[in-house]
Amino acid sequence: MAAAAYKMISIPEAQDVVLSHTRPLGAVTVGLAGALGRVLAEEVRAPDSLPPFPASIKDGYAVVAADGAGEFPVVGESRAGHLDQLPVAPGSVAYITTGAPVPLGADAVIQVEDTEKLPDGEGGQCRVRICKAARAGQDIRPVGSDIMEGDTVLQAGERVGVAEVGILATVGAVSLRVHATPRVAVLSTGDEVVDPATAPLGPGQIRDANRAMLLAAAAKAGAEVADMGVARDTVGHLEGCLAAAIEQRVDVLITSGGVSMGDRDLIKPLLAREGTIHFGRVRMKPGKPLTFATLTLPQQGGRQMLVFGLPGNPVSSFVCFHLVVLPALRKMGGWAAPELRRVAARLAVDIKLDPERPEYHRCTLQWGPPPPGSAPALKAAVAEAAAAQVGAARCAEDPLHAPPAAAHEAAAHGAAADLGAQELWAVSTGNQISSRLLSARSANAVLEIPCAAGVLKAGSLVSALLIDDLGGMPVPAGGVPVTPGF
Ligand SMILES: Nc1nc2c(c(=O)[nH]1)N[C@H]1C(S)=C(S)[C@@H](COP(=O)(O)OP(=O)(O)OC[C@H]3O[C@@H](n4cnc5c(N)ncnc54)[C@H](O)[C@@H]3O)O[C@H]1N2
Ligand code: MOO
Repeated sequence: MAAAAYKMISIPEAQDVVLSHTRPLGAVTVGLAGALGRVLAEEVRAPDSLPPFPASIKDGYAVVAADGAGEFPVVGESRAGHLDQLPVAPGSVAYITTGAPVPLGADAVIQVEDTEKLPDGEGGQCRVRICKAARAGQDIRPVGSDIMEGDTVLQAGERVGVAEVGILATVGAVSLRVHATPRVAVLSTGDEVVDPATAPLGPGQIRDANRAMLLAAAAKAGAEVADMGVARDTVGHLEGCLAAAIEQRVDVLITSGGVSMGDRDLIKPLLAREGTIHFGRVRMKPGKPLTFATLTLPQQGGRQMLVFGLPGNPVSSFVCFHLVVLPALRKMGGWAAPELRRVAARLAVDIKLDPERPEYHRCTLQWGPPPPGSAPALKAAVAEAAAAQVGAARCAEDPLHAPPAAAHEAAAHGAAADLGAQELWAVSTGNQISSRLLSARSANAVLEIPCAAGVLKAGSLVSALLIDDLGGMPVPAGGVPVTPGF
């Protein structure tokens, strides 16, 4: 089929098609040190309770609550890691440290700050004054108060993060069943494409940006990666590269380049011969010629391999990877909800719309007051809105200090009405041409910009798909906590 003959589908359709052909991989066993980032294939239960014994919350004295305040002999001590056999009888106390088992007989702990050491009594007997009466159970963690024996502490399908590693260690789960990670091969194509180490460049040559970038993206997604090099624009060489990827038994092959309309764009015909192309054109900017195929491999027991033919323009490859390949890798790795996450953000500047394709505009999301370089009218609108909010808060606290009427008016109509003093702002990465990889630099999201004529104004609320975590976003000048009273 000629490339143009592929029906142009929407990006949500393309994502659905890909996920419908993607299956979670089977379970493998890993040790605790290999668990981070993996998805559990079985639930994890606690074999014992935490604390396993009634434990002290404070450094102080284990007491019998009914004894109340007074002077007492210190008959023993219980230190973390050492179980004292001595019971505490009424009329006596035991020294205790944080986390130590509360001795038999004691039913409360008095923190050391509420006691006073007394001179030793007869025979060198330690003595202490308990200055405050205790309530039974005071400053004691009962058995199982954090985790009860038999509790399910993690469910199948949960992703193991840093806290989960700690939880697994807590319950002694040192060997775990998790979903296997996908094996992903990356192949660049194009006679002009040369190794990044090439210098100086020969006539017509460009350095291969896509292979290193896509290997990094797949590795960041937790995949095991295989570098397949660069294929020349010949049917024979491309067939050889495809065969090599199959030989390596990868789950996914990602190619870049050679999917458009040129007479040397050979990827689509190759995939049509070797497997089934599910789509070959998507209504998106960038990434229109994005291609997805599945290959059924009788020589490998009939297993299926997914092939993503990404467009050669580096930004197109970058965007297509995140929108379509990443959710598939996540699903293979066991994610129950593999889609990119969406948040709402305000445009810091006007964005020109594309009348032919919806655009995935790269941006850096950042929280705070309007960022430097944002449209000047926005700053005024935000200041007005903030003044109105402060006024309204004062008014609620104290009706005598009503907000100025002007600020009320500004907040009641116009753009200022729904703006906060601090917002999640979408800062464009500049010229969005699909050859300019600098438009992906520091991008933590892509904005969903509708296909239409004209301009989307600064201050508009837009949806943004997260392609990176927000923990590394720029630190705003003048950003302060927004929790009242914090
Ligand atoms: N007649 C038409 N031409 C084009 C159309 C179209 O609809 N009709 N679509 C355009 C769009 S949109 C895109 S995107 C590109 C995609 O083309 P290909 O996937 O065939 O990619 P190439 O032609 O091989 O390369 C495009 C561009 O990217 C550079 N490139 C390729 N590989 C790499 C790499 N590994 N590292 C860095 N740069 C790479 C290559 O040199 C080209 O400049 O097609 C349009 N054409
Ligand atoms: O869709 Mo292409 O990816 O615009 O450059």
